[in-house]
Amino acid sequence: MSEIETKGTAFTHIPVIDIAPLFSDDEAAKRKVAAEMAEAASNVGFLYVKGHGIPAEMIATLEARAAEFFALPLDRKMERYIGKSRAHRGYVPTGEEGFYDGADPKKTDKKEAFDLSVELPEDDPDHVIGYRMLGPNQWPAELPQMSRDVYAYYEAAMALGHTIFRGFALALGLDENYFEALLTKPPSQLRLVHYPADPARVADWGISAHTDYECFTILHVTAPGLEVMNAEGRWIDAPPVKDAFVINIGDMLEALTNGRFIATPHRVRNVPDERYSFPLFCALDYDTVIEPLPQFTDGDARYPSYVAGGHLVTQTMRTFSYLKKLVASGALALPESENHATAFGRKEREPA
Ligand SMILES: O=C(O)CCC(=O)C(=O)O
Ligand SMILES: [Fe+2]
Repeated sequence: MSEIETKGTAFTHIPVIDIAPLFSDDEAAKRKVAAEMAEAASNVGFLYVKGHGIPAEMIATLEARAAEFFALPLDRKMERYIGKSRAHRGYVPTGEEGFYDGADPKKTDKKEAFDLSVELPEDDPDHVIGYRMLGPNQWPAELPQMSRDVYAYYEAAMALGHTIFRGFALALGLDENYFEALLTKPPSQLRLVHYPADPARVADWGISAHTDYECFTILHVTAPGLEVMNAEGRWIDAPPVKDAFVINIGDMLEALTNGRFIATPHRVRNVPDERYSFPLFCALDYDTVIEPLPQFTDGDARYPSYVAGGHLVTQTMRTFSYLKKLVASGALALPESENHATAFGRKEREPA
């Protein structure tokens, strides 16, 4: 998650956009929605989307499955500890993730999580060559309904992600299907996040200020607490809106658009009540080179180029203690990322 900067405009609210036309063949209606998305992505970096087609029951079931999992005793959850996975999947206990050493409970984000992504077998070639983030999930065997229902949500939300990618492509004046070729096996992660009740408010934050790494995030939250920074550096509330997802722009889309779309810093207040959130971080394929597209640079590319998957791994290695330990012990080298940019570059990358 990148350094905190203020960008965009001094917005005071986050727009709500009905994206139902994106599922239709009505080109004029699609372009109207895309124009609204462009304005929100450029000025706010956050929007709510309605008309997304994911049934409320599916979301209620997702919440129920997360609650069942987090209610397990800690030792059972730790059987699926993320540090046991070579694909960064599984249970993330409180204190595992952060920019600090985790020793000060006030500075430790008050959250636990369960991370999953596209289900791949052990012999998937990308897993075998060591692409962290691609591989099998670590589902708890004692909750078979969890893998079934949470993965059904993952697939539905990923399908929505394709539609939103189409909307953003139109919003940018690109071919509607521009991103499709870069979405064959993206390391897009779904997190089930649980902020336990903290009536004494021991922790300062649920999640401290950050931007998301990927193109955009599709987020469902169960309670207020999310705050979004505007260009004056003021924090604006982003409470749940009925039947809407929060969508926020991440670092990759900001870089690809040379800053036309903005990845807005956000954080979660430590609210005393229990809270759940479900971000799906929508990335592009692991080996995609992320760099400003020529049509947005005017000869002035303001972001360096990097490889999507390697960058995700590098950022993750800076924040997860199991990975920091592997790096410190010499068992894991800092990726596979930047120096492979040329080898894995996709077609649209201009030769140097
Ligand atoms: O819990 C929320 O509302 C937001 C979570 C978030 O920003 C994240 O996981 O990146
Ligand atoms: Fe976030």
